[in-house]
Amino acid sequence: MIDIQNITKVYNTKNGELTAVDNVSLSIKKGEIYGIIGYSGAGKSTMIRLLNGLEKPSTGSVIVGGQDISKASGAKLREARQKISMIFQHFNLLWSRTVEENIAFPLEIAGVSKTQREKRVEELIELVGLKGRGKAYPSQLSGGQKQRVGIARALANNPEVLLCDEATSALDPETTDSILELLLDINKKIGLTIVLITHEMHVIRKICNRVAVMEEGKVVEQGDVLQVFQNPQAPITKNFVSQASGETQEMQASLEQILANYPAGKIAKLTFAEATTEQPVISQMIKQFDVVVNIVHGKISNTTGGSFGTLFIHIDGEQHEVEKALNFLTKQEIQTEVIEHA
Ligand SMILES: Nc1ncnc2c1ncn2[C@@H]1O[C@H](COP(=O)(O)OP(=O)(O)OP(=O)(O)O)[C@@H](O)[C@H]1O
Repeated sequence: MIDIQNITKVYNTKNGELTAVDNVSLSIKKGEIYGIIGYSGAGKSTMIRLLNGLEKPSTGSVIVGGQDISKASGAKLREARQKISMIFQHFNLLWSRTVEENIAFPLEIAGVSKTQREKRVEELIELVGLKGRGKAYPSQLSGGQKQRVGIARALANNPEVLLCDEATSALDPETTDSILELLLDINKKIGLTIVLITHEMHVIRKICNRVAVMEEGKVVEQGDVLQVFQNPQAPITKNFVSQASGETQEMQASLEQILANYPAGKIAKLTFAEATTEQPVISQMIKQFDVVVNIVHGKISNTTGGSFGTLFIHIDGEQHEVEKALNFLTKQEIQTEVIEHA
């Protein structure tokens, strides 16, 4: 559906040239939810502007539904951009128009008749769960409801691709989840391709099928979300994954406590794939090897591609027994990483 081939975007600034996007290639399939994650300044917004044709790449091409957006201009660009729609962090609604009138706006521009518009607006209000709120003004809506209007408006002209620019960053965690569920639901119902940019790994875990991690304009890692969560490679991806698993603060406290109580042994991080989360591997390990095990922190997380578990354990015993025990885990297809020697 979307083919990004070797795009680079260089801006001329007063301090010289700045490469915002650096030789990025991505292929996004029809009907998938693709996430691009990175910290501030990584180049995500530039990527999204390149995708909707608002910016031209310095080199490379952006092909959406067979049309090269990066080379098109005038009527051809307008035609190509009709396939693409967008939602924003701050919703960008028209404050003097009601919910219905906001949603009808792109239909008016496209010259759709009044009767057709009314019918379509009603369908969209139903789809995004805003029944009964059609006559309200944006100022009378909650943040989540405003984003629902944004989504309905974005879908009015039946786009093939929806770009989401930090669409949940202004929302509280519960509302974020309800908007993500709505996007997932729409993706399933109408097979819409969704590309989202975010700085929150939670958003990626909840709804994306695949993810690209950006740092300093480059894609440093990409792949299936489950695979990236289970086995992150780049240091920045490891940071994002541990944030999303809530490891950092909760775990540090338990870790310090264990280290104070048991000054010997090792702390290991175990990552279980879906198939192994239900097997009693830890009790098997304790039975087979002369080791003592304490659970430090554990969690099972779900992604659209399946679930995985992470477990931090403190393991103590004779060095060769500990090594044999950790080897045993590896043989059960559990990724085992010693993170701290007590
Ligand atoms: N129009 C522009 N002119 C000059 N430099 C720009 C322009 N747009 C972006 N940049 C620079 O390109 C780099 C990437 O910015 P970009 O906004 O794409 O990152 P981002 O990951 O979206 O970050 P944020 O979430 O803070 O917007 C930054 O160093 C930024 O200052």
